[in-house]
Amino acid sequence: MLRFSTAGESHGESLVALVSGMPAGVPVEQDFIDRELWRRQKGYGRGGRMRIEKDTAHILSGVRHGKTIGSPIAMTLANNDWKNWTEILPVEEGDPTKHKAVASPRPGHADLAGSLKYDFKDARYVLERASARESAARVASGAIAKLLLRALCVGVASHVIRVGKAELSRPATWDEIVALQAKEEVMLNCVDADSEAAMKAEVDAVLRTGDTIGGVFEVVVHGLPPGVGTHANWDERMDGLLAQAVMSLQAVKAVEIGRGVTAAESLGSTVHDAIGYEGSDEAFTKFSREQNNAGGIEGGISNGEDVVVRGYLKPISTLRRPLGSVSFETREPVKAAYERSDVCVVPAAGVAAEATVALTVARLVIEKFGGDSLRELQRNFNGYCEQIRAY
Ligand SMILES: Cc1cc2nc3c(=O)[nH]c(=O)nc-3n(C[C@H](O)[C@H](O)[C@H](O)COP(=O)(O)O)c2cc1C
Ligand SMILES: C=C(O[C@@H]1CC(C(=O)O)=C[C@@H](OP(=O)(O)O)[C@H]1O)C(=O)O
Repeated sequence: MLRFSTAGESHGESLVALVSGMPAGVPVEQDFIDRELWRRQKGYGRGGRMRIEKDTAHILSGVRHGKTIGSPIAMTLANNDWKNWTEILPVEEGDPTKHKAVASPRPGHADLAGSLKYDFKDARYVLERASARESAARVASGAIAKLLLRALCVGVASHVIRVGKAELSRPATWDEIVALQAKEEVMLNCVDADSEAAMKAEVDAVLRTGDTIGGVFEVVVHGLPPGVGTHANWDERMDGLLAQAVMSLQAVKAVEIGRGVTAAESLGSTVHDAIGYEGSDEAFTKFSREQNNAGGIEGGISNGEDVVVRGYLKPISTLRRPLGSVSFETREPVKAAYERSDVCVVPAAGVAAEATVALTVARLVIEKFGGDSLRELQRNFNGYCEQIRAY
């Protein structure tokens, strides 16, 4: 089974990523992993920390001569900011006068719930691990999953569809989404110049007032044949697994598959995707759909259309003009803690969600098609594609 886990604190020495269950023979490109990491650092509205970090994955195991060898892949990602925190977060017992306590919990962050749970008298060690710094390790892991999927001609990409009140224009086709991602400018997840301007205006407005905003990103998986995932058991359904993969990202508070949200208020005759038999020669089967409101999944099983998953982000909880809170020490009312913060992270969250979606889809692909090497997996995958074409 493909599994991944991460370790590391936001201002600790390094993040760690561990990916196991990856077949041997998958080409691993350092440049590709690092470009994914770079994409996650971008997007209008990020704070000062992103000017300190320049993420790169240091591969320690599981890859030789540019290919996976079937053993667990371990990677580290250094935190450049670590050196600035050695007195505040000492490795050994440090000078308590230099430890900067997070003395009043931030509403919306993990500070209060985590401090109560772990019996800390300040929130420093809670935020260290709750921080979305962790998502960099997911992106490094997800890059390897993307490389496996790429070898099967399955692509994963994202774009931003809402920032605050600004609804952004969306690319209509897979090729347009890919073209958007290839752009190397700062706002690499937005659609066109108009959308970029609308998004920046939203971010600038909250920057001025010391507030923050959330938004919605959409992840699309292209080229997945029908039949991945299953209705047979609740915990093997692709929609359920994708929901967890996206919801587990920091600040994501709702997940939608296809037109899931508006479907609830619509008629069945307008929601369900009528079936035809006019598929092109390049399609997996001749069965075709006029629309894709299901977001590529029916009964927990991929149906051959693009898989479309949206993540809804709440606004960032650290506010330059903080909300009311309570001092851990005195229990008196005070303002919530503020050091520095992002104000909008929707593009970055989209990139992180691409990674967790890629890991989920790669896991289900490996489960369905099996194989200890990429060659074996590709043979099984191609054999199945021939089978459903001849169905
Ligand atoms: C890429 C990214 C960057 C984030 N940056 C910040 C930040 O600078 N400040 C902040 O308060 N929260 C930030 N968050 C959100 C917090 O990590 C998150 O709200 C917190 O861990 C509590 O978890 P929850 O919102 O999922 O309940 C960020 C989230 C993401 C995805
Ligand atoms: C470090 C990253 O995001 C961080 C996520 C985060 C949080 O509370 O989630 C808080 C901020 O960190 P700091 O307190 O050091 O400014 C963000 O910069 C990153 O995305 O790599």
